Parts: sequence; structure tokens; C-alpha cells
Amino acid sequence: MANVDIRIRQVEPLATPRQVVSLLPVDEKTAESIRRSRQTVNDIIQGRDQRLLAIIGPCSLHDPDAALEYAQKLKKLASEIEDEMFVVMRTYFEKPRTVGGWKGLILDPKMDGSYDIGGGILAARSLLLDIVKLGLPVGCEVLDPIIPQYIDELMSWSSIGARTTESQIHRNLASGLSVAVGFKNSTSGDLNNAINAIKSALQPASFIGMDGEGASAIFRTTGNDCCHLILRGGDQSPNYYEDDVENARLFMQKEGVNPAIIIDCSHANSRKHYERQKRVLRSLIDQVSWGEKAIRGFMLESNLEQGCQKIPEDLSTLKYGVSVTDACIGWDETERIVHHACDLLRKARREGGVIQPL
Ligand SMILES: O=C[C@H](O)[C@H](O)COP(=O)(O)O
Ligand SMILES: C=C(OP(=O)(O)O)C(=O)O
Repeated sequence: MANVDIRIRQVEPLATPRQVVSLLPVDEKTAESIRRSRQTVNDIIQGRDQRLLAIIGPCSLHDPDAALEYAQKLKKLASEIEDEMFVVMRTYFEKPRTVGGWKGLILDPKMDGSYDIGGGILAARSLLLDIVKLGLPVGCEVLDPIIPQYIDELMSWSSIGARTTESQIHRNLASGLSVAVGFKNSTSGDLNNAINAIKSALQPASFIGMDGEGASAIFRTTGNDCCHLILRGGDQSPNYYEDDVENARLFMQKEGVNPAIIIDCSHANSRKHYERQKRVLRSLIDQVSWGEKAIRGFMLESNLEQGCQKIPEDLSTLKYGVSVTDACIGWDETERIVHHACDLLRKARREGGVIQPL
């Protein structure tokens, strides 16, 4: 008996990226609209477009019908506020768990521990295609380094989560992704790892990956000049307050990186109380109105219905439009607070560009 793979139970074939892409191709009109939205995101991150990047959507997507219904509502909202905000739908299919739990639609689309990853990749790509065809850009967390081969041409923005920001594999990946990449601060609240990640991903990298044909390949990247910091709060406290943002900006400037900051209204910034996201949003809108230029956008965890639910044994009892991971604000509240935020920004601009601090 060979001494290899002693802890591998089974190895199964998986469709190559090329096969999946040819089954679910993107048409030229949609590809062009993705190119444009990527450029807008890059312009916001690099300070050429003064609007806020608004990354809004469910903590995770588990039901394609509900996700598409949500996307239709978000598309309408996006066009109502496009003078102040550029909306990207949060379309998260991979969930990094603290210990365990459902790991997202790509890994476990049937939500029963069967890990039908082939089915999950098809479901995710098909849903992303439906959403981008509405003219709504999408953004995902990149967790597994191979998955981008299957979906990255559809994304306009991406993030590296708090638990992987320190990982060289993810930094290398970010240096080669076609989109702007936000690095979250660590779960402890430490910013060093994220700033180091931004510096690292700016550099060209070489790493081993899988190409479109499913073969091992060496990828050599150009480096990514659209990486930015996402403040998500830490174990001890939130980090969206004025002092936190100022400190982060000064730190980034000192380290010679573009001071582009996105504020995550959820996670440790809301202390995982979904209804507190609106106070984070209000604070960052005030800071932008007072002239804080480093804030380039925000993230909101929002769904059709508020709250969250445990995944039940009997999946037929799942509540429609309710998150199965972190709790979200519901749609009506999302519309209300985002409209309110835009009204405040418009008012600030009318009153002379920005409202001066006292
Ligand atoms: O955004 C989702 C969660 O905060 C993240 O995946 C960690 O979740 P967990 O602590 O419930 O595992
Ligand atoms: C997992 C997430 O966030 P974080 O990495 O900040 O915990 C998330 O945004 O879904």
C-alpha cells in the first residue's frame, strides 16, 4: 500500500473552468458593461470618481430565486442613487467560518453536507450571469484560490476576508485578480496585516495554480494597484469612528499606500447586531460630508427580509429571503437608509462641496 493520500477518502473529477465557461458564457454586451463597472470601481478606489462605492447584499446567497429578486430591487435602487453612489451587489458564495458551519453555495449548494461542488460552481456562475445581465455589477469574497477561474470574468470587485488577509496565497491571488480587491483588517482589529497585504499585492507575484483547462500552471502576475483597506471592526471594538478612520488613513499614507478605505457596516462594526448597521452608515456619511476623502465606500449586509435563520433539517421549512449566515437588515430598511444617506450627501454638496467640521 502506498504511503500517500492516507487521509483522502475520495477524489472525484470536476469540470474544468473552460467547460463551465462554455456551458455558461457571457455575451459581449454584458462583458462590456462589466468592463465599464470595473473601471468605475477602480476610479472610485483611486480617487478619480468622488461617488461612494456601495457594496450591498446578503451575507451569503443560498437561494438563487431570492437572490435574483433581491438583485432586481437593488438594480432599481442603484439607478435612483447613481449621482452619489455606485452600487455593487454583494454576491458571496464562499464563507470562511470561525470554526465550522455551512461554507456557502459553491461548496455545499444543497446545504446538506453533501458538498456537490460541481453543482455549486454551476449554480453560482449561472446566478452571477443572471444578475450581471440586469446591468448590476457583482462582488465576491475570494477564498479558494482556484474558484476565480470559474467566475472572475463576471466580477467587478472582490474582497479578501479578515481570516485570510495575512495569507500569502491570497495576497498573490489579489496581485493577479482583474478587479479591485479590498483587504479586511484582521478579526483582532489589527490593521498591519491588511496594510502589508495591500503592499504585497501591489507587487508582481508568481504562484502555482490551475489554468482554464484544469492543468497545473505557473501564474505570473502584474501586481494590483486597486487594493484597498476594509475596516470591519475587531474583537475589542468597532473601527469606523472618526479617529479610527483618521488613524488608518495616516498609517496608509505613512506606508506609502493609496489611502482608500471601505467601511463594513456589519461584522464587528455592528457588533453583529444587524440593526446597528445604520449607525455605522450614518457615521461614515457624516465623515464624508465633513471632508474625509479616504472613505471610498461602505458595505451593508442586507436581504429581502431582516434577521437570520438556522439551516433546518427539513429544507422545505427555510424562510424565503432570510440569511442563513450573518443577520441582515431587510429590504425596506435598506432602501430607507441608503436613500437617507444619499439625501445627506446631496445636501452636503449643495452646501458647498462638503460641510466643514466645527
Ligand atoms: O460573514 C460571515 C461570518 O461572519 C463569517 O463567515 C464567520 O462566521 P462564523 O463566525 O459564524 O463562522
Ligand atoms: C466573512 C466576512 O467578513 P469578515 O472576513 O470581515 O469576517 C464577510 O464579509 O462575509
